[in-house]
Formats: sequence, structure tokens, C-alpha cells
Amino acid sequence: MIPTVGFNMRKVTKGNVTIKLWDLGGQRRFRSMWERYCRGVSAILYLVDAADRDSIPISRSELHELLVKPSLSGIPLLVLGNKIDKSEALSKQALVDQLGLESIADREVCCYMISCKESINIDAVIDWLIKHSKTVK
Ligand SMILES: Nc1nc2c(ncn2[C@@H]2O[C@H](COP(=O)(O)OP(=O)(O)OP(=O)(O)O)[C@@H](O)[C@H]2O)c(=O)[nH]1
Ligand SMILES: [Mg+2]
Repeated sequence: MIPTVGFNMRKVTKGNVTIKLWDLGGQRRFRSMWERYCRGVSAILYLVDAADRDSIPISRSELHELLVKPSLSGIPLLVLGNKIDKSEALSKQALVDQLGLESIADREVCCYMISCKESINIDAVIDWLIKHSKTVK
């Protein structure tokens, strides 16, 4: 698989709900775009590699830097710890602690541990997104 270069847009339909998703590149050179694409959205989904323990401090600072933007205040946040199929993956509690999620007080925050590879908890993610989607005219 190729890392996201810039961004991709996808529409996902479940039942009678269609969700428009922007997949933003995580590489350093794309991070300055995040705020622009998060403005006005129904929810922000922040996906981290829970098995890449060395990168968690950077994920933490980039997340908190994003969330202080006044344009994004109050937007619900779903943090996903991916790759739980790997033995070195952090536990949910360790991820929540290391990302400093408890300190986020200005919005709804939720965290799920998932595996894209083994399709673990993906349904819960889609249900959360549907619950937080806004109806557009
Ligand atoms: N073991 C395991 N590998 C995964 C899982 N999800 C993705 N990968 C692998 O992780 C690598 C990176 O995935 P990508 O989707 O390309 O990367 P990305 O995280 O979107 O990267 P950016 O777009 O740059 O943020 C690929 O080799 C994937 O096959 C998972 O749940 N478990
Ligand atoms: Mg990507």
C-alpha cells in the first residue's frame, strides 16, 4: 500500500447514509493542510499506528497542535489505534494516556482500537461516523 500523497476523497454508503471522507496524508509535509480540511466537518478521525511506539509522542503533539485551532473547536474527535493485530501494539489505556486524550475537554472524544488488516472494530468506527454525521441538504 502507498501512503496518502496529499489527500483522497471517498464516499462510503451504509444503508441510507452516505458519508464523505477526506483521507489526509500523515507525512510531515502534509500536516499543515490538516486544519484546512478539518474546518466545518462533522467529525475528525485521527488514525495512529498503535504498534509504532516511537511515533506516539509526535502523534500526540501534532494532534494537540491541531485541536487548539479555533476553527476546529468543538468538533467531535475519534482516535483510532490501528494495527492491534501486531503483538507490540499498545493497549487502549496506554494509547489514551500517551496521546493525552484525557486532557481534551472542549469536545467529545472517543477512542477505538482497530485492525484494518484483520477488519477488527471497523463496524464500530462506521457506526460512530454515522452517528456523528450531519444531514446535508
Ligand atoms: N499489520 C497491519 N498493517 C497494517 C494495518 N493497516 C495498515 N497496515 C499497513 O501499514 C502500512 C501503511 O499503511 P498506509 O495506509 O499506506 O499508510 P498511512 O498510515 O495511510 O500513511 P499516511 O497516508 O502517510 O498517513 C501498509 O503497509 C499497510 O499494509 C493493520 O491493521 N495491521
Ligand atoms: Mg494514508
